[in-house]
Amino acid sequence: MADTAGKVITCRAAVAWEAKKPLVIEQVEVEPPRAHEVRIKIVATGVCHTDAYTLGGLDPEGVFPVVLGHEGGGIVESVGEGVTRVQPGDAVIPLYIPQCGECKFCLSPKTNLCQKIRVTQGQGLMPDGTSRFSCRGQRLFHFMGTSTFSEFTVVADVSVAKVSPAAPLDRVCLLGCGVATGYGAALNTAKVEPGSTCAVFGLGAVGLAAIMGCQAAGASRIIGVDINPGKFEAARTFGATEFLNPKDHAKPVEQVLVEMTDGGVDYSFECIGNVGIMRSALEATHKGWGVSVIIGVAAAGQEMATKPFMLVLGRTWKGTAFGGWKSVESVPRLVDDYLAKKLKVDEFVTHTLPFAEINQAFDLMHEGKSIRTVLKL
Ligand SMILES: NC(=O)C1=CN([C@@H]2O[C@H](COP(=O)(O)OP(=O)(O)OC[C@H]3O[C@@H](n4cnc5c(N)ncnc54)[C@H](OP(=O)(O)O)[C@@H]3O)[C@@H](O)[C@H]2O)C=CC1
Ligand SMILES: N[C@@H](CCC(=O)N[C@@H](CSC=O)C(=O)NCC(=O)O)C(=O)O
Ligand SMILES: [Zn+2]
Ligand SMILES: [Zn+2]
Repeated sequence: MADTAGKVITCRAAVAWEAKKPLVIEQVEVEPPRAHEVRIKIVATGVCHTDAYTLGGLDPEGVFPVVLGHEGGGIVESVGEGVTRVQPGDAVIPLYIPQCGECKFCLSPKTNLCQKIRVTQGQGLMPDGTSRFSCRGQRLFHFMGTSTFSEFTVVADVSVAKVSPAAPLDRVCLLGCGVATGYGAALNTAKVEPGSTCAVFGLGAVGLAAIMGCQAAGASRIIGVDINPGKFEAARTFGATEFLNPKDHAKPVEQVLVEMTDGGVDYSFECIGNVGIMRSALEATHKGWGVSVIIGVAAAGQEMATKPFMLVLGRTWKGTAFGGWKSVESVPRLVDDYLAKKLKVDEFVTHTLPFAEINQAFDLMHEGKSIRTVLKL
């Protein structure tokens, strides 16, 4: 039992005091976990585009001041009453989509979207409607039920996956979001078939992981699409066979893809969060059977459009959150697959920085210079 159990911990966290402002490293107080809660010492965290999206004021659920971060790995410090899933000392990955195992979503094989704590999570609060974070007397909101931009965080017990103690947390933290999401989008949501032709729009961590999933599924052509040609070399290492920079063509990108593939791709993936590209990705798929999967998160108020006939003629438009993985049971398996070298993760980490340099991680992302930056706490 840690000697901090049952006590308030004072530690560093990166606080987003308001939208569109840099994060500030502050001393914060983290309360002990209450019933069915787990306090975690965060060891490492990735920075995902969704953190930038919410910090940028684009998230309809965004509330401030908040402790962002949802791609972390850590060690359980203490647990609240009634917690049976994990114990102090366990290596864990916090989960922004929990798996309670009891709600109708968990009981359905058709979805991974456990709704047990969704309402309070969206309000930036723990399931009992309160926060465990404060700073200089002011309450801080939680984010996505995880808040990994803090040396210690508190999450619901349904929101942790216990993973192999052999796993390097500064790598497998990426299985808490980006890598798992893209990989699962290809395998679970699209269910890419051997010999398929695929197009992946947006070659950040999510898009590269989608490419990795398409390759694992046996796709024969995987076309990486990005306006930043600096991403193409990385895409090749994950399995892309061809590249397309929309800026190199006078025609719309969907038309270029239709011509390249004798009528369109079998599967496409939007990994940007741009509603115009969502349309292009759908319209680049083949009449009769094309499937387009939306992964990118578009800004509040944005809407998509296409001609209804695109769907009448046999195309399917789908979306995915966390790659369709039922989180508690799947994340430990993904970690084991990584340890068995069946799944790439190290290759996504282009930068590793000390926690105090967190704003640089956001800059690298916005400048298109990083795939993933991992922060060590
Ligand atoms: N559904 C889910 O469960 C999840 C969704 N997401 C969402 O997925 C998206 C991708 O996340 P992530 O990989 O972290 O993001 P990144 O910012 O790392 O990657 C996005 C990539 O898209 C490129 N891009 C931007 N605009 C265009 C365009 N018009 N055409 C082609 N390429 C373009 C960017 O280029 P450049 O380098 O120039 O910026 C970059 O390479 C985000 O919207 C994120 O919020 C993330 C995780 C889970
Ligand atoms: N408003 C959400 C956060 C933004 C969001 O849309 N999250 C995606 C996953 S993006 C990960 O990087 C999502 O699908 N979440 C599941 C959900 O039920 O919203 C929030 O505050 O959680
Ligand atoms: Zn994410
Ligand atoms: Zn559930």
